[in-house]
Amino acid sequence: EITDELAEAQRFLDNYDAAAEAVYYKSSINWWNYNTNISDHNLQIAIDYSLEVAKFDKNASSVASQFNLSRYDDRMRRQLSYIVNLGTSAMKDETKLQRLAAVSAEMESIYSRATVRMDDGRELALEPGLTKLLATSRNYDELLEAWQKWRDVSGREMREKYEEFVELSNEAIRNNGYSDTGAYWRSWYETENFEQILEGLYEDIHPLYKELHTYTRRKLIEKYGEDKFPRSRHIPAHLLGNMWAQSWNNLLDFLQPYDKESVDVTPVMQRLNYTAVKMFELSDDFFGSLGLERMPAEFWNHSMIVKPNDRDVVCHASAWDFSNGKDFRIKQCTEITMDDLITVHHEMGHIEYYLLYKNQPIVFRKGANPGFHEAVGDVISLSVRTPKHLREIGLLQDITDDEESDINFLLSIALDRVAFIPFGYLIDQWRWRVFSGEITPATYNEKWWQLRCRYQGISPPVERTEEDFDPGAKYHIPGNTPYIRYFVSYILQFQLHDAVCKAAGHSGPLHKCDIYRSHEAGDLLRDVLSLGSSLPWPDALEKITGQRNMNASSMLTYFDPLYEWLKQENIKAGDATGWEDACPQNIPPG
Ligand SMILES: O=C(CCC(O)(O)[C@H](Cc1ccccc1)NC(=O)c1ccccc1)N[C@@H](Cc1ccccc1)C(=O)O
Ligand SMILES: [Zn+2]
Repeated sequence: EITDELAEAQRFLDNYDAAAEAVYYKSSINWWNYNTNISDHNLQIAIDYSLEVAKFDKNASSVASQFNLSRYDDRMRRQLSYIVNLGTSAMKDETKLQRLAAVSAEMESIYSRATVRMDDGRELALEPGLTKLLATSRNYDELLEAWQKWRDVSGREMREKYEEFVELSNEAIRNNGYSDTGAYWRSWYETENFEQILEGLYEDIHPLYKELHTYTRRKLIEKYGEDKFPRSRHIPAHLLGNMWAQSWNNLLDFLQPYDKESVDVTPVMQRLNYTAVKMFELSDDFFGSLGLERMPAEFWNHSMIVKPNDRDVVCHASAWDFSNGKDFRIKQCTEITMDDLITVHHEMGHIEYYLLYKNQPIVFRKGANPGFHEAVGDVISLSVRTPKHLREIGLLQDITDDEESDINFLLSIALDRVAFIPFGYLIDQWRWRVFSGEITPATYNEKWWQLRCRYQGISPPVERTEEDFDPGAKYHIPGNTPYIRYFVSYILQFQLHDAVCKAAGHSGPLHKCDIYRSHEAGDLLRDVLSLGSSLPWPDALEKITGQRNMNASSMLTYFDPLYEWLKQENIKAGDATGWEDACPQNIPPG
């Protein structure tokens, strides 16, 4: 009797996989067409079909929930429980489900199509115009104009839609028994005291971040003048080389302490007439050198790797799995910069993960946890960015191997990996509290800046009010993409880097490791990434690193020489670290 039921459950799962592949293939094609050609026509097709997907999910969920899970092995139980768990497809009212999809798409469209008209007449989109301006301008007022106008044309335009979105998302999710959308998102980590663990990791990195913040603030004061900086010792948010101050590596030209060849190879890439295809081929070659999967023909034929000039597209980069085990694509408005070379590796890491778990049952074709998916490409770029590797691929000439070059290099990595930590932490602190109702629309912006001032030590360069909706100026809010995954990834990637470097037989400081051409490293990655989400993530992490929990020690060891150097520099300059929790009351004169 049990064997019959087991056989019946297995038949259900096999049929489910075949049917789901077809439904999800069609759905992803629809959304791909909309993202690569934003039009009402493409939107309507995608939204209409999303109702079919919800029906399919609901039906599968009700059938799957009839099996008595206690009788099956872990793998079957896990597969069935994923099918039962619906997400927003659980929305009972079809009109509301349609509205949820529409309001999400409308916010993403506002963000993706927004352009800023500068006082001098330039009309700039976020990519490439405003991104390049924030990265390269050293003019306080020009930076402020771009920073403020971007928020006017993006976040400000979508505030009401976001309020409606929160209500609809919570209504749908509550049908699965979750208290709110944030609780559902956190459930993916299957970790009891998840929020406490995250707070602990943030505390572990905070001392290092404070030293980097102090050093950077001092250099910025030298450049822009003391009078531009608030007495609360925050850094004005528009001066960090990035629209959201989430990574500061575009300041390397004047933050780099020792006069050596810069590891920001953007100028060299441009001088060598690099193309987007060349950047993707570099990354594909690196994965191949590890014995991992090369990109299939469909990838090269169907990806969109440069911004088209004849239609509106969602430029924010993403990697797509069309659920048929063959079609995988990247959509990226690639510019010839080092920032984008890093993003290419990040996106290719997603595709590599897709390729490695493509034969898993469809519900297991996910990261061990969402942070794993974000970490794969970044682990590779930790090797690619070493001076040793950059010279090997012809992007760096004469590297000297000495203490000063080490500090220059570690600073370049810290400016996006360490600077990012408080940003990666605070986005979902805000969003979880919005979903739970603790933060109401009346205080959306005030609470946002409280978190930005407290955790990042940055402050708004101009007055902010509740007319503004600054969270909406960052893709992942209108794009409804969870963000704690990047914080988790930034901790995990150093644990993974540590493990693959050991497998590659690396000896010496971790920051000098380049796993290029190591099949041992590749085999370790293949063994674990091909599991997808079929095992709980501590099992996956243990297979690679021997540890079952996230910890910051690999990251702190990696940056230790820089931490000591920054502390000395800040003491020598007599510069106290830290800033006031609260945002400055008075904004310095612009
Ligand atoms: O957003 C991204 C890269 C885009 C992505 O690859 O993470 C993309 C975001 C996305 C877009 C649309 C729908 C859902 C998510 N994620 C993926 O393409 C993806 C996500 C999960 C599994 C497989 C692919 N990076 C973050 C953080 C970051 C990471 C690494 C370097 C710099 C910055 C950011 O830019 O703030
Ligand atoms: Zn990603």
